[in-house]
Amino acid sequence: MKLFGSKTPDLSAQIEALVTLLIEYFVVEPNKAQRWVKQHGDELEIGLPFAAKSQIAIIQDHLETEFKARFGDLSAPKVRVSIDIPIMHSAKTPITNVKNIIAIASGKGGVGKSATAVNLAFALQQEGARVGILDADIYGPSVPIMLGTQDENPVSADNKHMQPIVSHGVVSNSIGYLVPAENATVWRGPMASRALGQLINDTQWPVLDYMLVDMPPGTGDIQLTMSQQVPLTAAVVVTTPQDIALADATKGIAMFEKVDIPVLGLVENMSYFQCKKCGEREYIFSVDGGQRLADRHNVPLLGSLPLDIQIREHADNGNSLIIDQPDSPLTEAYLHAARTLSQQLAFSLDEHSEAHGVVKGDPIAIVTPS
Ligand SMILES: Nc1ncnc2c1ncn2[C@@H]1O[C@H](COP(=O)(O)OP(=O)(O)OP(=O)(O)O)[C@@H](O)[C@H]1O
Repeated sequence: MKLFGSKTPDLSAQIEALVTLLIEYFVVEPNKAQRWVKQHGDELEIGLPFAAKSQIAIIQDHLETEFKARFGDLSAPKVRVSIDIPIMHSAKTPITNVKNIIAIASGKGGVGKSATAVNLAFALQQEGARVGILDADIYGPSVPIMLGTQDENPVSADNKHMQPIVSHGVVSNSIGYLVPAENATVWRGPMASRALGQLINDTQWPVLDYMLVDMPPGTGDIQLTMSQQVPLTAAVVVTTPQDIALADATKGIAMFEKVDIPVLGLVENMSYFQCKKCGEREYIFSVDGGQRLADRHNVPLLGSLPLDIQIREHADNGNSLIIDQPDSPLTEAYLHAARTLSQQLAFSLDEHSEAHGVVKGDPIAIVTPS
């Protein structure tokens, strides 16, 4: 095929040129980039396999400029960039309608795992993904409070299945919607496990690109069983930067490795406190601990979030920081972490070879309770 010097450009040459630009821009394997480009009439559509809505204009602009500069005589085609998230490989049978299931875990309690899960869910949604949250923290469910939905109960149209609770377009289910908090805290392992099974399988999940699973903190038997019970695609470990938390995060990484679940990376929470008056950053829990741990385990640091009263207030009051303050630097930090996480999933795993049949349609749209 002739790429340069053609007066009448053919579409396959344009596709090849476009794939070259994508490989360079995203530093991605050629066979992946090739899959992103599809032809629609005389238009080319790039379906990005990760959530990055805020970057579409920048990507489109870059591609057009580079295309003209490098392949000018191919006359740039009309290119449309959209988000098209595929189902990535997982060892277990996926949940109906849920393309990718990502555990948000921590070795240690209280590092901000749930707040991170909820904010990442909204950030992924703002970046163009359809997102759900499964609260697997059966003994201490905090997702309903953080979503401001603690007084809601899932309805059932057929007395068998639950419809998840919807909050600003993010769906969730949690034991916190079903039983009073004090009841679940005394459950033994098998009962907690059964409750988790019901939340996973008896919920009519709509079509979701990502389900984030707020895992119970720790790395004991219960956490190990639960990480095997949910058909996880991958995991993200949340840590704070001090040594004691890093040691537990290491155990978290080891737990997922033991059950063959790929760890996409780390999120460092409470990285620093920034003085509102002078702007100086104080590294209360030590500096760069997350980065050092990430380097040691050869996984990326997906994001760093400051210790900030707004994060605490929004989480505790059940307001989404991401929706409330779309232009704040805190929101940008979560959006950045969400894009990196999503990209890491798309780049580090292969697409599911038997994905056919996972997405059955949107039951929420079909089943309306009377
Ligand atoms: N970056 C942050 N800045 C300020 N407060 C935060 C931050 N992250 C989390 N918090 C607050 O810290 C408290 C604990 O957070 P969270 O419940 O998310 O932790 P967790 O790791 O999920 O806890 P658990 O181990 O109990 O499940 C909450 O009040 C939350 O609002």
